[in-house]
Amino acid sequence: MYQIEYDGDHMVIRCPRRLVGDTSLSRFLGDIVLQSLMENAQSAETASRMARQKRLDEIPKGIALLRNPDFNKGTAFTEEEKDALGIRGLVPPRVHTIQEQIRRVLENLRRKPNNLEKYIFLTGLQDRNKTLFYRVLLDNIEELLPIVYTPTVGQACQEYGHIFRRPRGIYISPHDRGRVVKVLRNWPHKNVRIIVVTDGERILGLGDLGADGMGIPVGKLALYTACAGIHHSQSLPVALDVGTDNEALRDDPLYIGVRRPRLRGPEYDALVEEFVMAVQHVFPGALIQFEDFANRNAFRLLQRYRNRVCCFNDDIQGTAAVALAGLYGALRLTGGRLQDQRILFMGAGEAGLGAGELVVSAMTAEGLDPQEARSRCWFMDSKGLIVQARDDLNEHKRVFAHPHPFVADLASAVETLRPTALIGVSGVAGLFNEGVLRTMARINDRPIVFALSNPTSNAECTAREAYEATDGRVIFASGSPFEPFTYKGRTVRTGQGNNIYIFPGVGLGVIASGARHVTDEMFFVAAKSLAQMVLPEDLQEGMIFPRLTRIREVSLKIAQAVAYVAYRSALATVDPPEDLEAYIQSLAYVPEYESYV
Ligand SMILES: O=C([O-])CC(=O)C(=O)O
Ligand SMILES: [Mg+2]
Repeated sequence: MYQIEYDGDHMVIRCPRRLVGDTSLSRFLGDIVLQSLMENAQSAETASRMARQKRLDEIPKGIALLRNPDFNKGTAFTEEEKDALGIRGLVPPRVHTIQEQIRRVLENLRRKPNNLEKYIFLTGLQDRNKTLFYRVLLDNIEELLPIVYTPTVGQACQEYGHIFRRPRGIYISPHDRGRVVKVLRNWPHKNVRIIVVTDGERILGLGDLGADGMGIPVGKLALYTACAGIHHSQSLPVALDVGTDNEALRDDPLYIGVRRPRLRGPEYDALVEEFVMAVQHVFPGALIQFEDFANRNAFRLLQRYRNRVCCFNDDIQGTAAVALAGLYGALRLTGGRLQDQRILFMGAGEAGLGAGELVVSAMTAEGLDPQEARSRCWFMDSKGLIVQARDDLNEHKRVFAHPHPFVADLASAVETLRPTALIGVSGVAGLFNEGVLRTMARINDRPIVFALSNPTSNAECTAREAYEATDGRVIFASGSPFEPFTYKGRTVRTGQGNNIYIFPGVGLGVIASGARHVTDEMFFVAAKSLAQMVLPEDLQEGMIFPRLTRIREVSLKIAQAVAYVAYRSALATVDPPEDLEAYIQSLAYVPEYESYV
């Protein structure tokens, strides 16, 4: 229909007379011209000028610009921009730098009386000006992570309907059966590369929060952008609202979800299937991160989809990688070998069993026989020690059932098994009581104790409790952060063993390589990379994870390792770049204002 001739100076477009002046085709034509220029232009400069012009054409003008959080700069528009974009007079005369704006944000934020108010304030900022939101988050990650993420995000989910302002992400409910593709197409951004989806049944350790669980995908994706530089337009939070069995929530007049008991069985599976397939259709190849599903669905869905589409389960695989990295970090302190550890997991759900499997792979990679490796990992669930004699075990637990007399309580289990590491993934606060911790300290020079359950209110013990009961000899990490505290006259900071260290980098590596699937090996290399990044001076202080201020560096390193696995395993769909590190670095979005003129 079109003919394009280009001699390096002039371009001639030939098209049928009837199309001349057809404005609906102008954008399409613009793309063709641009592509043709890219292909033919001796002058790459012309092409880049046109690409930029095209981008500038997309910027809304006037008041619409100020109301669009993707483009808004608040008080930071330059004089030139004010004229060019029709906003002169609509913003105050003074032009602020982003640094000055950050100062205003922090001043406001720190005035808020509690963390939930801070969360609401930051959400408002995200609704107004994304560049500023991500800049503030990235530059103040240690201060702000506990607000946008665990523990405050947990409280925000518990009160989601009550603090609701603007909708975010996509909600899919049973009413949408048969039209999920259509629903996904309503999303304004077309280049989605990462989707975090929850059905809200196990939000952190807080249980069934139904559609109010949306806060989790929203929070995780904010971290993808802050911590790995994945552009916010490439991410999509999804809540599969299949109802809730939380009656109090259903009765809450401000609840935002469908007021019905949870969909189960084949109908539930069919909705998930339709969603997963719709993603392949609307956002082909996008990575799906399953988040905070209950055990009964988490393992099944992972099994069903892991070899069919590009997906992973963060609670099974992400948390596993961070637990393994924590063990490697601890062993850098004690000098021991992984294969010589005896690990007792308190809790046999997604996080525990996922970590157990990954630890077994890691021990096997060190040369141990898989059966031997399994025998080093012990599990307790709410009924007691997982042993062969029990007849109430599912297949995931059964592989860790060892021939041993049954033990009902944790204190006796620690006494009998004499673990070198105790890992809390139970979701139950206080299980690591003083007696348990003292026993760990009696049988180990440097007991390894991880209280990984989230949020803070669900942690198996606090950092201070772990230090006090072990004469400060413990190597400790927790899923949610603890404030630094003073112990025997020195300030103690402890590490946060949270999948925040893992999923952003894994996601970036998968996107960079265009990996078709996400493999366990990717989590294994992620764990190893993470552990290697802990600085000796941090280790000496007892911090077995890198400082969060280095999270971008950490995520890029993990992304590189993950992409490398994708290339080596023939899973990549993007041509291998000459310099993988530089290529991945070049993908990372940096929250800075772009000039609009
Ligand atoms: O969100 C977090 O802090 C870690 C996590 O995945 C969970 O606890 O479910
Ligand atoms: Mg989770």
